[in-house]
Amino acid sequence: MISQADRDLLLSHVRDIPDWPQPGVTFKDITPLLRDPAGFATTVRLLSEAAVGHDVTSVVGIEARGFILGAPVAYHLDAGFVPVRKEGKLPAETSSASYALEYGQATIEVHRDAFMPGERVLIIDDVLATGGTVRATVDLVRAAGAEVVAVSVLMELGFLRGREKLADVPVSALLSL
Ligand SMILES: O=P(O)(O)OC[C@H]1O[C@H](OP(=O)(O)OP(=O)(O)O)[C@H](O)[C@@H]1O
Ligand SMILES: Nc1ncnc2[nH]cnc12
Repeated sequence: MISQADRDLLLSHVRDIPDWPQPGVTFKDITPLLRDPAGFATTVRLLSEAAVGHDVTSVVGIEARGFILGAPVAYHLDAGFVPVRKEGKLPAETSSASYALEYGQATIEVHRDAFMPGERVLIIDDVLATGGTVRATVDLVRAAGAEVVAVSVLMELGFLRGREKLADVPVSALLSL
């Protein structure tokens, strides 16, 4: 459970950029949060709490902002880190999935041999918007033979109803906007 003080700390370091990357989208910029030592440390600690009781073996971070948050969460949990990347970036054999974003279309990939049988995965990202990215990631991780035990994001844009695409997995958001 996030305290009011922690919520205020995080919120005070997320800024709105209107009409970016296209008109009508208000972009939630987390770079002020990342550059603040207390804000960054608190974010990593709170995102990691979603793993409690789940015996997580791997943390998946989604390119690019999910890497910045997911790698320190993995370190914090003493778990491995698995990158889910935009298409064409991973060198070995991959599985891929395509989806729509608030501002476009994307394809993500994971290495087919990224997980050992029985691995228990925590998925980390910064923003849950329409839910397409996390939905595709859950499907890729499962197809690779691992179990998704939780999804933990910094913020959820509730008006885009991403959670409705994720009824089959526990999702926690530090901030609901
Ligand atoms: O819930 P959704 O509608 O799928 O949107 C959420 C995704 O959008 C952003 O990623 P983006 O593809 O912009 O990549 P970036 O992290 O490289 O900026 C964000 O970091 C999430 O991964
Ligand atoms: N409005 C938004 N701000 C930041 N990241 C996003 N990803 C999808 N929608 C976003």
